[in-house]
Amino acid sequence: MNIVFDLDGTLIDSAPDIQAVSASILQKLGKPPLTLEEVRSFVGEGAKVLVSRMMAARGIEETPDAHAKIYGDFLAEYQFAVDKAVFYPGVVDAFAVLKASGHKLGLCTNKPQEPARAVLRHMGMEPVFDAVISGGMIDSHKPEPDMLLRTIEDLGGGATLYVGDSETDAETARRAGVPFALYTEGYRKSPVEDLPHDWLFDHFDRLQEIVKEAQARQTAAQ
Ligand SMILES: O=C(O)COP(=O)(O)O
Ligand SMILES: [Mg+2]
Repeated sequence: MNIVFDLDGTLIDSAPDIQAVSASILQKLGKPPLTLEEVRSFVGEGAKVLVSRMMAARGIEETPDAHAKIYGDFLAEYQFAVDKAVFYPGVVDAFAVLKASGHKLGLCTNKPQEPARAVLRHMGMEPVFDAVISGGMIDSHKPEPDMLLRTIEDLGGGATLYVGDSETDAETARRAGVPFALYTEGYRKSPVEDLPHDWLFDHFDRLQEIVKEAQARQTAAQ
C-alpha cells in the first residue's frame, strides 16, 4: 500500500532550524527570538502562517506589505536552515522496513518547496520517496485535502495510510477520506482525543504493525 508522511514534527524535528531563522529575522527587527516551544506551536500550516504567528507574537503589525517583506526575508534564509534537524527515533529503520516490504512512500508537507528539498537532500531522504508534494506546488495547502490527494495520485493511486503529527494532518486525512496514523511526539497542540485518527503511535517501531492493520482493514472492506 502507499504510506504518505508529513515532514515537520513527524519524520524530523526541524524546530531548532526554524527557530534559528526566526531569530535572525527578528534580530534585524530589534525583537527577541522565538522560543522553541513557540516555534513548535507555530509550525504545521506552512511558512506564511508561521510568519504571521511570529509577527503577532512579537507585536509586529501585520500589513500585507510588512508580511510580504518579512516572509521574503524568512524564505531566503529558510532553505539553508538544515543543520539542526534530527530524525525522530526509529524513522530511518521504518523507511528501510517499509520499502523492503514493497510499500510506496510519499511525502506531503506544507513546508515550502526550497527548504523542503534542501532538508530532504541534507538528511539523505531524497531516494526514500516515490512522490513529494510540498508547499506551493499546487494552489492549495493542508488541511485542504488536495495536496494529500495529489500525492496519492502521483504514487499511482490505491490504498493509502497517511502519517502525521498535527491538527492540520488529522483534518487533511479526514477531508481526503484517508486512514490516519497520528504520531504523538511531534508538534500537536490539542489532546490526542480531540484529533480524528485511526491509530496513535509514539515510536516508529510501531508503524509496521499499523501498516499491516491498515492493509487488513482495506482488504476486509473490499
Ligand atoms: O508548516 C510547515 O511549514 C511544516 O509543515 P508540515 O508539518 O506539513 O511538514
Ligand atoms: Mg507536521
